[in-house]
Amino acid sequence: MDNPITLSIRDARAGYATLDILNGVTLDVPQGEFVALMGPNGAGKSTLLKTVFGMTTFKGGEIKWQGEHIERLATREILGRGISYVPQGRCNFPLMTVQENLEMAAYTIRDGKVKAERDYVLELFPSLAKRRKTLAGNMSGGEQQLLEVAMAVLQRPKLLLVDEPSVGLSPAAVGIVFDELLRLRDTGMTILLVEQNTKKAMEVADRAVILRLGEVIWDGSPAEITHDELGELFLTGKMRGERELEAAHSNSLSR
Ligand SMILES: Nc1ncnc2c1ncn2[C@@H]1O[C@H](COP(=O)(O)OP(=O)(O)OP(=O)(O)O)[C@@H](O)[C@H]1O
Repeated sequence: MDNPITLSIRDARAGYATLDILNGVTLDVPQGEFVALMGPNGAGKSTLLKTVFGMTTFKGGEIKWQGEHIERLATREILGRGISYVPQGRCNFPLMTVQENLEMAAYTIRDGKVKAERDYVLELFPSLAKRRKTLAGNMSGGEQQLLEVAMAVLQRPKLLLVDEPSVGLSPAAVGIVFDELLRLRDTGMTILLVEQNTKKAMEVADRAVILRLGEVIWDGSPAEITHDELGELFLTGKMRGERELEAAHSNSLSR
């Protein structure tokens, strides 16, 4: 049986103050699915993650999480319902150790449980446990990215929003970070990932969703689309066959 829909976005419109970026996004995400959001620069991918996490100006439509409307909730309330977010770019405390960073990430958790939750995450990420006393800023980009994922996972989310984890990482580090994301998916976590590294995203994701100009223009299994077709879709918003049909149609009209 298919997994139930856990995140349901209907005709979502959102942006920044008076600026409209999402122009009616509709997307259903079943529980436990690993979805890669892709598309050209400025398509609104990061804005979609931020909108789910309550960080943009919501302008219309609806977002339901486990059946409950969350589109007008504050970020801390969304976090409290089991959604966690790893922003794009470095977002740790570079002059603090790995374990101190994890304790900072536990700021919403009551004092008595901070150490237990920190240790739970260190157990989940043994490579970080080995470096628990290292200053975050002294670690490699890949290790820092893993730390940032771990900081979000400390909230024990059911849905993890991850924005461009591969930026600036070596291919080997990208592989490690994505393996960890797959491992989290295998524990039942739902993952919504924004990724420019389309090759890698297509390798790991269960489903690819392509955004362009604030709208979903393609939604399907990565196996249904080649890398070349994906690039064309990014640029033109249309699949090769559709463009050829359109060209044939306009040629026949001009004859
Ligand atoms: N805080 C903000 N205030 C105003 N405009 C913003 C803000 N953040 C993003 N934008 C604008 O929103 C549009 C969409 O940006 P977004 O980051 O969602 O795109 P993206 O698809 O993730 O692109 P990229 O792959 O380049 O990160 C861009 O035109 C961007 O300049």
